Amino acid sequence: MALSYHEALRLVEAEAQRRARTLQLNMEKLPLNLSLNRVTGCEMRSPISTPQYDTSAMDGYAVDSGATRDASPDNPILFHVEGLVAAGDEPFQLFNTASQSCSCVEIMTGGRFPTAVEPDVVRLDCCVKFEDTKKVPGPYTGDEYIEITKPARYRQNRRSAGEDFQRHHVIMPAGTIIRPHHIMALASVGITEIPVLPKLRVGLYSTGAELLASHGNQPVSGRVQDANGPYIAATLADSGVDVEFLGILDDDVEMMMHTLRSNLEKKDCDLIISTGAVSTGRFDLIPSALQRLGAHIVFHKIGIRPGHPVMFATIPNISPERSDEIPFFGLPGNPVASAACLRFLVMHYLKCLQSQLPETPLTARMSCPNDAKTARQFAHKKMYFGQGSIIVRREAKWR
Ligand SMILES: Nc1nc2c(c(=O)[nH]1)N[C@H]1C(S)=C(S)[C@@H](COP(=O)(O)OP(=O)(O)OC[C@H]3O[C@@H](n4cnc5c(N)ncnc54)[C@H](O)[C@@H]3O)O[C@H]1N2
Ligand code: MOO
Repeated sequence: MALSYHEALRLVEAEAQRRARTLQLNMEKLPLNLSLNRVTGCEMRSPISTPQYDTSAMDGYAVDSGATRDASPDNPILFHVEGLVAAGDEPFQLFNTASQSCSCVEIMTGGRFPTAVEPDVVRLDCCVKFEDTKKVPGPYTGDEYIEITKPARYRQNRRSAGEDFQRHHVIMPAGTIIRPHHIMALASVGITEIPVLPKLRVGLYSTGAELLASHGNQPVSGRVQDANGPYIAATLADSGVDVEFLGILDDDVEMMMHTLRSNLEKKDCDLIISTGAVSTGRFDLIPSALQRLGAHIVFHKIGIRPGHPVMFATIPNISPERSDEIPFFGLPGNPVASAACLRFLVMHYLKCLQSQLPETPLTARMSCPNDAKTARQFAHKKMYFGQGSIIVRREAKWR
């Protein structure tokens, strides 16, 4: 009986874990602006709390919300403007004033909330935005007053210190692919350099004399456009991997061996992927070519659909520069089978290699009985919520 999907995953993980340590040892530090799409080599924690102080979320006036409790258009409450705070200003301290009206401070978005130094001075807990206030002339020239005609909520428009990140909080776990939103978070806490894992290099082949190279070829009768090469290259590049498309291998075992060997000598790849030529047909020559290169076949053919003929192997070191074996995934040629194997085997291997957390599976109910017998099925499904659980409906078979 064919190896189960779970057994295959365990073998893939074991191989990845063997290599993960070497990757960790070769970690490098990069400036933040060069770290996009790289993978964090260690956990990133915030060195500060941010915002560092309570700040205003609006342009307006810092007031005591309690003083506005009875405000209405018929009962406007008058506030004396004691000062102005802009973002980045030193702390503004409010002193007791002899004014008959309430005190407030004009405050800009991002400005630090004023503090009261004396215990009996009123605390300005919230911000009323400009649009909800009206400037009014005061009894003395040069003095500024505003009126408020609506009660303000306690702490409205006030961002608390540490609301974004608290000191020592984890911003990103080890093994995270650095995306633009991570760069914003790291920059906001003043991190300028980030330890990253070395970029993984993947060599990619398509196979089959029927294939047309993907760039600039017009359709030719009987020939097939290479769909797998561009798809796999794009998917891997999107997850931060350096992919080199090494060409289309012809249906000839000698040629395959020769091309694989010469590229293995020249290229320093962390992984080789091929698509096609792994099933049982006359021209499915990847298994023979690998065997003749002295590869160790970890598995070939597993209990999944699509993707059943997939192969995983390690090829002995050929380049004098390297001492280790090179892992090899032989994905099936059917485009959807190759995409499923990329998603559910190769990506799992790469995640494990880069110490990334595995995906958390969701448990869902099928809207109609599953026709899977012994093989795990990857099917095109639509997912929706109903009756307290996630329900999936099969949309189409892969093929
Ligand atoms: N007697 C058996 N026949 C087949 C079996 C089997 O167990 N016994 N398995 C089937 C399954 S499952 C799959 S999946 C396919 C995969 O076979 P191969 O990996 O050997 O793929 P090829 O024969 O080379 O190609 C299959 C199909 O896909 C097209 N192809 C290949 N590469 C590309 C590409 N880069 N871009 C677009 N299309 C591609 C190719 O032209 C063929 O049409 O085998 C079944 N057979
Ligand atoms: O792996 Mo295949 O034909 O089940 O797509």
